[in-house]
Amino acid sequence: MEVVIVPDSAAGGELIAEAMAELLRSKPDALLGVATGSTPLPVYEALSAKVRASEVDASRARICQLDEYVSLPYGHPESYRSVVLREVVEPLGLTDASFMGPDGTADDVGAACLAYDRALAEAGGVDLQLLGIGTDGHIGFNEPCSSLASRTRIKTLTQQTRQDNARFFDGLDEVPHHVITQGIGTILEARHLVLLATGEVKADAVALAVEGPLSALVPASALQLHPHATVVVDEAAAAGLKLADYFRATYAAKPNWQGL
Ligand SMILES: N[C@@H]1[C@@H](O)[C@H](O)[C@@H](COP(=O)(O)O)O[C@@H]1O
Repeated sequence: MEVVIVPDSAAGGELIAEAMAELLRSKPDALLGVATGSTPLPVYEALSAKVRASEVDASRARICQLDEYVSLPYGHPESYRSVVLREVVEPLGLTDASFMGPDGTADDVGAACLAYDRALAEAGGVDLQLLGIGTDGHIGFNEPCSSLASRTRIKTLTQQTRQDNARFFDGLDEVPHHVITQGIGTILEARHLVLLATGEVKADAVALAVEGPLSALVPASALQLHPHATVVVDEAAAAGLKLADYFRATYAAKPNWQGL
């Protein structure tokens, strides 16, 4: 695992957007896995800016979703399908033909989960999966004690996650209890995992994920199992890292050709 400490969220966004652009330059139809929440927005803004400036051609990029609420009506503005279309797909100049996600409105949610896991594999697998981290250490919507081998499936949100996400809805009661999420085993199949965490509210979760034991109690610690995992944190989110100086020195000495 590589840990990169950046001054602020804009720098993190630029760094990851450039890694995505570099990937698209060598593989124009790369499958980019994207996350929702506030944290990744600087990544999407920086990548869209690169497309507008013709620094990268994203016209053949494919975008896939990490997770989804169950039971929100189709087209609900806070369904993750709507969020990803609004924040990623449209700003990149793509249409929903370039987009794939699980069906949170399906009558048979179990079948929708299996279908999405299969669709990801049939699409050739995710090339780069961007992740955020929940304050309880979740990735996607894999809440604490999710199996480290889990596949895409239905999960029940913790009260903490529902409270954290209530700001996107008209109050806590509106936040669904159930979600579909790529499993931890599914996420680990992506070729490159990039987790972005910013702000002091994420410092404890980041420290446990990066330096704590591998544990289902901290789902993000599963990144320790991945051969190419990059954790990008701002100074505030890095505050709990014992090895922060080592991470800084390592990144400062990194050859340019290596990329993220
Ligand atoms: N399912 C999403 C996660 O993928 C995201 O990482 C998390 C953190 O969101 P934020 O970046 O807004 O803190 O929120 C939700 O729970």
